[in-house]
Amino acid sequence: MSLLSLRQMKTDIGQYSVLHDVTFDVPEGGVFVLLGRNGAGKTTTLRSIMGLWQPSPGSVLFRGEDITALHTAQIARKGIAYVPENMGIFGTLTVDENLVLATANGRFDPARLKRIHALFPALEKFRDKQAWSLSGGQKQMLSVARAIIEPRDLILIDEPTKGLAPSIVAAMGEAFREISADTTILLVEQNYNFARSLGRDMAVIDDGRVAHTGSMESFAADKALQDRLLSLSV
Ligand SMILES: Nc1ncnc2c1ncn2[C@@H]1O[C@H](COP(=O)(O)OP(=O)(O)OP(=O)(O)O)[C@@H](O)[C@H]1O
Repeated sequence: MSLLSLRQMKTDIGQYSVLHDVTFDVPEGGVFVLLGRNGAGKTTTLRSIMGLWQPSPGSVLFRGEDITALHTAQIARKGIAYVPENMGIFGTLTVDENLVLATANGRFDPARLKRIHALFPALEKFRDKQAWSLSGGQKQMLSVARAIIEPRDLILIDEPTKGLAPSIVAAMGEAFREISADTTILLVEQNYNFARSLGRDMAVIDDGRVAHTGSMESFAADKALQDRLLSLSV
C-alpha cells in the first residue's frame, strides 16, 4: 500500500478551477518529487492534501485511510507536516521559541533537538536570536526543523531552495537525504537539478492535471519528455 494516494482530485479556489484531475501515489520512504511549470498547481496540490483547500470530487488517502474531509489539525496529527513556500515561521520569536511552538506538548524531545542541531548547526548557534534576523537559508532550515521536531511519517515541502545560494542548497540537500531515511518527503521544486539529485519517484503536473508519473531515473534520461513537460533542457 502507498503511504499517500491522491485520487482524481479536483480543487476549485473560489470561482477558479485549479486542479482538474490529480492522481498519483507516493510510496513510503525516500523523496518523491512533484514537478511542473509555474502555476501548474503544485502548491494547490500540497494545500489540498493538508485540508487547506477542499478537493471535490476526489480523495486523499493516507495509509489507506480517507482523510479528505478532515481538518488541517487532524491531518497534522496523523503524522503529516507541511513546510509552505513562505516558511511559516514567527519573526519576532527566537529560534528555540519557534521550535517549541511546533512541538505537541510544548517540550523538546532532547534527542530530536540534538538531531536537528546536527542537521542544521546554525539553529543551535543562533537559538536565542529572533527569527527575522536569520539569513534566508537559516529561515528555511528553521521551517524544515519545525516540521521534524516531532516524529512524522510524511513532510510536504514547497520550493525550499528558492532564492538560496548554491552552498546552502547543497546543505539542504544533505539534510533532506538524512531526513528521508526515516521520513517520506513530498518535495515541490523548480530547481530541477536539486530535485533530480534527491528524487526516487516523481510526478509532473501540467495545467492542473498529472501529465506524467514514474521514476526520477527514467525521467532524467528522457530529454524530450522534460522539454515537453517542463520546457527545459538539461
Ligand atoms: N488564492 C488563489 N486565488 C485564485 N487563484 C489562485 C489562488 N492560488 C493559486 N491560484 C491559481 O491557481 C493556479 C495554480 O497555482 P499554484 O500556486 O498551485 O501553482 P504552482 O504550480 O505551485 O506554481 P508556482 O511554481 O508558480 O508556485 C495558478 O494559476 C494560480 O494563479
